[in-house]
Order: sequence, then C-alpha cells, then structure tokens
Amino acid sequence: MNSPLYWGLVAAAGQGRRMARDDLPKQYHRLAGRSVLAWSVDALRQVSGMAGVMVVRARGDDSDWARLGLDSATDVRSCRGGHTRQASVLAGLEALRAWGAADGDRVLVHDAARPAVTAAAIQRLIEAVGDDRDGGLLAVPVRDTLKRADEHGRVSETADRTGLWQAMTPQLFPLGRLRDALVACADMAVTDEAQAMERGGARPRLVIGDPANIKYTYPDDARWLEHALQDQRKGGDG
Ligand SMILES: Nc1ccn([C@@H]2O[C@H](COP(=O)(O)OP(=O)(O)OP(=O)(O)O)[C@@H](O)[C@H]2O)c(=O)n1
Ligand SMILES: C[C@](O)(CO)[C@H](O)COP(=O)(O)O
Repeated sequence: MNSPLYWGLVAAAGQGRRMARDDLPKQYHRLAGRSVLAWSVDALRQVSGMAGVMVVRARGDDSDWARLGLDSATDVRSCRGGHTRQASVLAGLEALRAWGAADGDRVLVHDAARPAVTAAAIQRLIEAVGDDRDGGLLAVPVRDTLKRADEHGRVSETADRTGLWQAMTPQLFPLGRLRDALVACADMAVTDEAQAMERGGARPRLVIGDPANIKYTYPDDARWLEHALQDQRKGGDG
C-alpha cells in the first residue's frame, strides 16, 4: 500500500464575532506585517512533503484572496465554508477529495485564527501521531489553578486540573475517518475535530504544542501574537 499523503485544511470561514474590532473578518487582520490567514497557511506550506492546502472561506468572501499572494500558488486552493466550524471543515474535506485526496490520506485541520503555529510544531505532531488512525492534536497542559464561578462571580470551588489540557490546532486525522465522524455529529455541536472523533470511540493523541499558539479571539490577543510572530520572523521559525 502507498504511504498516505498529508494535506492541510485551514478553517477561515468564521465571522470573528468575539473580536468585534471592525468589519474585516479577523483572519484578514494584519499582525507583524502579514495577514493572520497568510501566517497560518504558510506554516502548513513549510512542512516538508505537504500535498496541498485547502483554505475554507466564507461565502461572499473574495476581497483579500489576491492580496495574500496565493492566487497563483499551485499548492493552495480555496472552497466555501458553512455556518459552523464543523460544516466548514466538512466542506473542506469534500473539496480535498475533489482535489485528489484519498480516504486514507491524513488531514491537518488548522484554525486560520492560530497564526503563531510553527512548522516545527506541526512536524512534531506528524511524527508523534505516525500511522495511528485515532489521530492527534497539538495541546498544552493546563498551567493555572482552576476556579469554578458561581452566579455572583465568586469562587464556588477549585476544580481538579489533573489530566486537563487545552486543545489547539492543527488536529491530524485520516480523512475518511474524520469525515464520517463529522457526519455522525451533524445534529450536535462539536467545537473541534477531536471531539467528533472521540464520539466515534477514538482516543486522539495529545501532542505538546507551544503556549504561543493561541487563538486570535479577542482584541487583546493581538499584542501577544505580534510579539510571537516578530520573534518567529527573527528566528526564522515557522
Ligand atoms: N463557520 C465557521 C466558523 C469558524 N470557522 C473558523 O474556525 C476557526 C476557529 O474559530 P473561532 O475562533 O471561533 O472563529 P470565529 O467563528 O470566526 O470567531 P467567533 O466565534 O468569535 O465568531 C477560525 O479560524 C474560523 O475562521 C470556520 O471556518 N467556519
Ligand atoms: C478548535 C479550537 O481552536 C480548539 O481550541 C476551538 O475549539 C475552536 O474555537 P472555539 O473558541 O471553541 O469556538
């Protein structure tokens, strides 16, 4: 049997409602001189042996594609997403199949909104997961003491953080298994691909990521990401 190919899928069809900064979707905001989306796509493209990267964009979003400088790239294509992240990822998987990806190939699903991921971390994920069909994801163990709040904003308890990790992306799975898992979850909300796989009985591997790989979610996140991306640029990483 041939070795599976690796494909990237960048989920970039969100509205960025929690960002609430301007009308421009957050994936097109510029951080450290480039758009958030361009940083994310390029991290995947820098991983050696990547067969191609599919960018899932919102319907009606055509404005900034050419400005990313990706319109002539042969290893990057785009397709239209859906109203939820899981619908967008499913649409991206179908577009990858139409491009030539097979069910046994591996897909790295990445949030456009995580621009500070590095190629080195993605490579680590690929190596750690190997041919494990349950896949895996970048994540970091929870570092702080966790408090549960009551309805008055007071501590009701200190939660046990043993074994708790924060999920990041990329998340790596066999294409066919991920598609089946997402289809099976069509009637419920899942916030990441691993959750859909878990519901089907898989136990994805947690692979330690970089704390800097935060999601650009609130306006405050820009400051930290600027620093991380400037550092990357200086160090030539990612
Ligand atoms: N229908 C959707 C919703 C989200 N995403 C993508 O999923 C990633 C992670 O989601 P999140 O940070 O929640 O992005 P938004 O949905 O854009 O943000 P918000 O929830 O604040 O509106 C983002 O790169 C976003 O573009 C997507 O492709 N399709
Ligand atoms: C996929 C994800 O980035 C993992 O942390 C996240 O679950 C998606 O976004 P949300 O903030 O939970 O909506």
